[in-house]
Amino acid sequence: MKLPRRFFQPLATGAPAPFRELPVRLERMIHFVPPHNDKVRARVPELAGTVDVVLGNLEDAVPADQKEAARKGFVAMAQATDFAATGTGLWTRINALNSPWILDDLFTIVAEVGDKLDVVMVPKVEGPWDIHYIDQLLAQLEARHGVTKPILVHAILETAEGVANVDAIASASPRMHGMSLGPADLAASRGMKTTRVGGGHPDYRVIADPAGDAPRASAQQDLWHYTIAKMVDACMANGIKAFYGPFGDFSDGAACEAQFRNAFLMGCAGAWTLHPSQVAIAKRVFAPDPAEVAFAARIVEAMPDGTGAVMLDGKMQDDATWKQAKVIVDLAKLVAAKDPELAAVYKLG
Ligand SMILES: CC(=O)SCCNC(=O)CCNC(=O)[C@H](O)C(C)(C)COP(=O)(O)OP(=O)(O)OC[C@H]1O[C@@H](n2cnc3c(N)ncnc32)[C@H](O)[C@@H]1OP(=O)(O)O
Ligand SMILES: CC(=O)C(=O)O
Ligand SMILES: [Mg+2]
Repeated sequence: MKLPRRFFQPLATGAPAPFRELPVRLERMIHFVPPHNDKVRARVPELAGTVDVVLGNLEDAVPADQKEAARKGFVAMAQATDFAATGTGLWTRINALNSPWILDDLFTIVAEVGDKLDVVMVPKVEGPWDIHYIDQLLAQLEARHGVTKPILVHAILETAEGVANVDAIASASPRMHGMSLGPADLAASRGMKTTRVGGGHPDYRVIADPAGDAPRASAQQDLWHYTIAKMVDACMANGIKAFYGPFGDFSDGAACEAQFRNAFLMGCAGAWTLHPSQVAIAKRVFAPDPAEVAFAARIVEAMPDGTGAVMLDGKMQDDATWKQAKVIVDLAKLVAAKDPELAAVYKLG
C-alpha cells in the first residue's frame, strides 16, 4: 500500500498533479464510435453536440487488421472536433493489457491528442495492479508530451477476478474516474449460460409455490443485480462513478430502457450507447423524473439546514431523506444546465 501522503503525488516528473476531486460532469451516455469506419467517423462533429461522451473504441468489435486504422481514425476525429466547446467528453477504449496493441494505442494517442483526451477506458481489469501499470505509463507519457490536464482512467468490470477485486480497483489511483459493467466478457469469464450482451434472460426466474392446480406465477429476475450493486458500492465508497455497460439488442428498446433504468435507480450515472437509437433512451433514463425532482425540491426547501424532521404529504422527512433529495436535485440541476427542455420542466432556481 502506498503511503497516504504519496497518493496524490504525480508519478512522473513533469506530469500534472492528479485531480483531488473528480470534475463534475453529466455523463448520461458514453457513445461508442468505431473510428475505423469512415462513414460513422464523419458524423462525429454533428454527434458531439448530442451526447455527453464520445468514445473512440479500439478494442473488441474492431477487427485485428483494422486496429491501426481505428487508432489513426481516433486521432483524426479527436483533432477534427472541439469537444470541450460543447462540454462533451472525449474518451477512448484501448486494447487489453495482454494484447499486442496497447502500447501503440497509448503511445500514439497521448502523443497526438493527449491534451484533448478526458478518459482512457481500460478493458478486462483484473485487479489494482492493472490500474497501477496504466497510471505509471500515463504519467510518463503526459510528462513526455507536456499534457497539462491529468487523463483519467475508467475500468471495465468484465472478469470474475475483476469482480472479486472490485474495491481494490476502485481505490487503486486518484486517476480513477469510474467503472462500467461489461456483461458479455463477464458472462464468458463466469461461465454464465447466455449469448446476450446485457439484459435479462427468460430462463432466469423465480416461481411461486404450488397452490392446488392453479398455474404457478413466475417472474424473470435481473441477472446483473448482484454485480451492479457490488460495483456501485465500490465506486461510491471511493468517490468515483458507476455505469451500466452495453445493451446489445438494438431491436428491443423497451428491454434496454428497463435495464438502464434499474442501473440508474441503483446508483449508476449512465450507460453505454452503441447505436444512435439508444441515445434517446439514455437521455430519458439518466435524468430524474420531474415529479421526483419537484418533491425533492420541496424536501430541501422544507429543511433549509438539512436537519430535523418534517412531514410532507404524510411522509416523514429528516436528515437522511434530505440527502436523498439532494442527490436528485443536484442531478436535475446538472441536467438542466445542458438540456433547456428539461430545465423548463424542472423549474429549479
Ligand atoms: C461487448 C462490447 O464490447 S460492446 C462495445 C463494442 N461494440 C461497439 O462499439 C459497436 C458500436 N456500434 C457499431 O459499430 C454499429 O452500430 C454496428 C456495426 C454494430 C451496427 O451498425 P449498422 O449495421 O450500420 O447499424 P444500422 O444500419 O442500424 O445503423 C443505422 C445508422 O446509424 C449509423 N450508426 C450505427 N452505429 C453508430 C454509432 N455507434 N455511432 C454513430 N452512428 C452509428 C449507421 O452508420 C447507419 O447510418 P446510415 O443510416 O447513414 O447508413
Ligand atoms: C462491455 C464489454 O466489453 C463486455 O460486455 O464485454
Ligand atoms: Mg468486453
